[in-house]
Amino acid sequence: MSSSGGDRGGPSGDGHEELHAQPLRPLPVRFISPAALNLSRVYEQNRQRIQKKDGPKVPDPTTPQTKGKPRLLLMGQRRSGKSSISSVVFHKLPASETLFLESTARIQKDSLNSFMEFQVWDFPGQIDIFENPAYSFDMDAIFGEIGALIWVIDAQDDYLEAVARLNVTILHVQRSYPHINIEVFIHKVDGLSDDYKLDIQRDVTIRIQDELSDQGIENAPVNFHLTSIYNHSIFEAFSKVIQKLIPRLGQLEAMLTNLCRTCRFEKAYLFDVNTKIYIATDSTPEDMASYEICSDYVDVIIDFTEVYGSWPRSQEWKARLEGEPWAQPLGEQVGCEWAESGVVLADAQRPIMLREVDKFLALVAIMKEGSYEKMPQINMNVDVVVKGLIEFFEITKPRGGGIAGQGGQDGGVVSPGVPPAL
Ligand SMILES: Nc1nc2c(ncn2[C@@H]2O[C@H](COP(=O)(O)OP(=O)(O)OP(=O)(O)O)[C@@H](O)[C@H]2O)c(=O)[nH]1
Repeated sequence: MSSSGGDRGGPSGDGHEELHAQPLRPLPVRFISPAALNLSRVYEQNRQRIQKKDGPKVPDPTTPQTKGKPRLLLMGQRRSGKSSISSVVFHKLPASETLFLESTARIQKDSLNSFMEFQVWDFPGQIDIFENPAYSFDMDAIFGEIGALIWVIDAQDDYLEAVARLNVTILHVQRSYPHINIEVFIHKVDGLSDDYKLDIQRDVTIRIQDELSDQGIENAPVNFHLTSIYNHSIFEAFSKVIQKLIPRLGQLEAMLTNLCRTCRFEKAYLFDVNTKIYIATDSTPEDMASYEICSDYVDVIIDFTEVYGSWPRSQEWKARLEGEPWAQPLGEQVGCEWAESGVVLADAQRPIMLREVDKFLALVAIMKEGSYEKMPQINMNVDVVVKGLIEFFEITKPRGGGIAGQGGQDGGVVSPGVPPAL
């Protein structure tokens, strides 16, 4: 959809008056939609507020020094499962094949080009960067970029040493880089009873918090996740980690919550299709079963697309689809020209809807029973939200480098002016 430059209803009338008072000049005018203007202003205010509160340590995400690639560091003891996690989540390696992975000898750096660019660094378990004098590491090069440190603890092994090393690491990181989120993956919990898992989590949490308060550190950003590569928990945990790197996540969530309300969806997720990480969901309580269904569905669609290719159709085939009995142009037969898919779950009678947002993102929602009859309205609402999402990422795209994700707007009202270029 293209926008017309004449519709310029800015938030105040000032712009209009000035514009009319000026003699006409043949300057090139770049149309910025009111929503885009608003978002840029909100983003700038927010950035200034954070900077005032936290002082110079908070980097301006639009300046080139962050290079637009937040970094996730995977650290932990040898054989705790770091390379397996990275291979399963980011390279689609089947979990059972991680048995054959060799021990990592040097830092593995992976650059991932997804809805936002980020890097994953896999540290060899045998190297302790804080305690091993044989190696000298440039700490700024490792921890300088905003991101998350993921510490992997093998829950099936004796974890006391791992917790001790984690404590040393947190103390170092907290002193020099207090904004880095520390995410503790209590890993390999497959095969452990629910009670035992929670016992381990409680024990690890207490050991870390005690040590931190002994050292006078309160409210450190340390979070705990129970994970395994043999189920969806590792994707769920990574989703939470990545979501913290999206500064205006609340706006995305608001869009999805509005969509669920207007379309009576049970749950909606915005998925990164390559990794099956969800980068936002609506505000209803977490539901692992819904996430699993939607994530499996994304898998099916991706596999299907990989086997059968995507949209270009031959003229002949197109003519057949547009002929009798439908007798309608293809564009009018489908809700979205890029990609869409729907399925009804036979047991629960709940349709699932998938709509491509761009080549990285897909909107997946679980609808309520009977929603299938209201598909035209649902499609319209989904269209609006998809355009809003595209606009969100368009506006928040790093300018000259920086972390994407600033901006935001209400899910219901989205201004036009976003070319569906993706
Ligand atoms: N049961 C179970 N085993 C796992 C899980 N994740 C990884 N493993 C196994 O743990 C072993 C070690 O995994 P790696 O990924 O090589 O461990 P690492 O931390 O990268 O080890 P280093 O490279 O030596 O630092 C492999 O045999 C994996 O199959 C899990 O979630 N559950």
